[in-house]
Amino acid sequence: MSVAMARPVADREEVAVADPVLELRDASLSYGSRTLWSGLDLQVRPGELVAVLGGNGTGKTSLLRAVLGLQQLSAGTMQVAGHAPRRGDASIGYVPQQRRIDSHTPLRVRDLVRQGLDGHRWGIGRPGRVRWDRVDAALAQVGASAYADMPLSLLSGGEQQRARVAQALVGDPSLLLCDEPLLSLDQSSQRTVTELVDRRRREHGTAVLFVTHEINPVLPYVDRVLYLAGGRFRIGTVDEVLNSEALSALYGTRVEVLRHGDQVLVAGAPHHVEHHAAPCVHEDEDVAR
Ligand SMILES: Nc1ncnc2c1ncn2[C@@H]1O[C@H](COP(=O)(O)OP(=O)(O)OP(=O)(O)O)[C@@H](O)[C@H]1O
Repeated sequence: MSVAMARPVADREEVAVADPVLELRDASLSYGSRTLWSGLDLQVRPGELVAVLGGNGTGKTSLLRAVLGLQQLSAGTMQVAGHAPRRGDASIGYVPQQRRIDSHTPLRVRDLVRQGLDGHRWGIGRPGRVRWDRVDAALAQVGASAYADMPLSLLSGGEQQRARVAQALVGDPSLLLCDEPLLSLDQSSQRTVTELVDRRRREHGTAVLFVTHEINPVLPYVDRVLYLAGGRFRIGTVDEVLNSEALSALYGTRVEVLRHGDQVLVAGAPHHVEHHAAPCVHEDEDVAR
């Protein structure tokens, strides 16, 4: 069964001239008097993988929520696939932060993946068989066909994560948002998930924003890094951002970045997250698609 999806990205030059899938201009996000980031200019083009790094509470998930139309920018503009952010956007696939799956849930893997089509152009007005074919194709894409009919709660963490990636891809997104998809996975599962994401963006030109605390598993695939720290940020290639000078300047204190082969270690970055009294601003309580 084949999946008719976006045309492959031929090479990096083509990526460089393609219209951005995601574009932020002079964007800021604040909760009350607390500004998470401001003056953010970011363009993500088809097939590009941008890793979003930074300590706890620096606004990584909030950035994804803004892209998903769940959180309004405080200033600036954002375009997603040529339009303003909107909830339930079919052009976005979303792998949310892992949540514990209730051991009593009867939800099967294929049911979870099917939820990725709810309210979607593939979900409306198409016969059930066509939609289930679509689900089967997405499961095959991530190598999860063998456990398609198993309850989600019986799967290992890595298998569950494959299912979540299938759910995010089933709607053929042009932008994939991943929120810490490697959390609590062993090295082999981390590799599986990063390779799946990499293959998707290479074969289908899907742009990727990849939020992670674990840079090393994703490092071979990263085109650029957006590093958030203390209300400021730095964007550039891995070499431009992940070096002692750049991160020391960003944090305003001495930070050592050690490179050993293809591994990076950031030492001395302050863990402290400055909390100003900020009112809780809930644009939306729902978890995104
Ligand atoms: N709706 C909200 N109203 C007020 N403050 C919020 C709201 N949502 C998030 N925050 C605060 O904004 C900060 C950034 O949160 P966010 O979840 O974006 O951080 P993060 O970088 O993803 O952190 P982590 O790495 O811990 O997941 C946190 O201090 C959080 O408490």
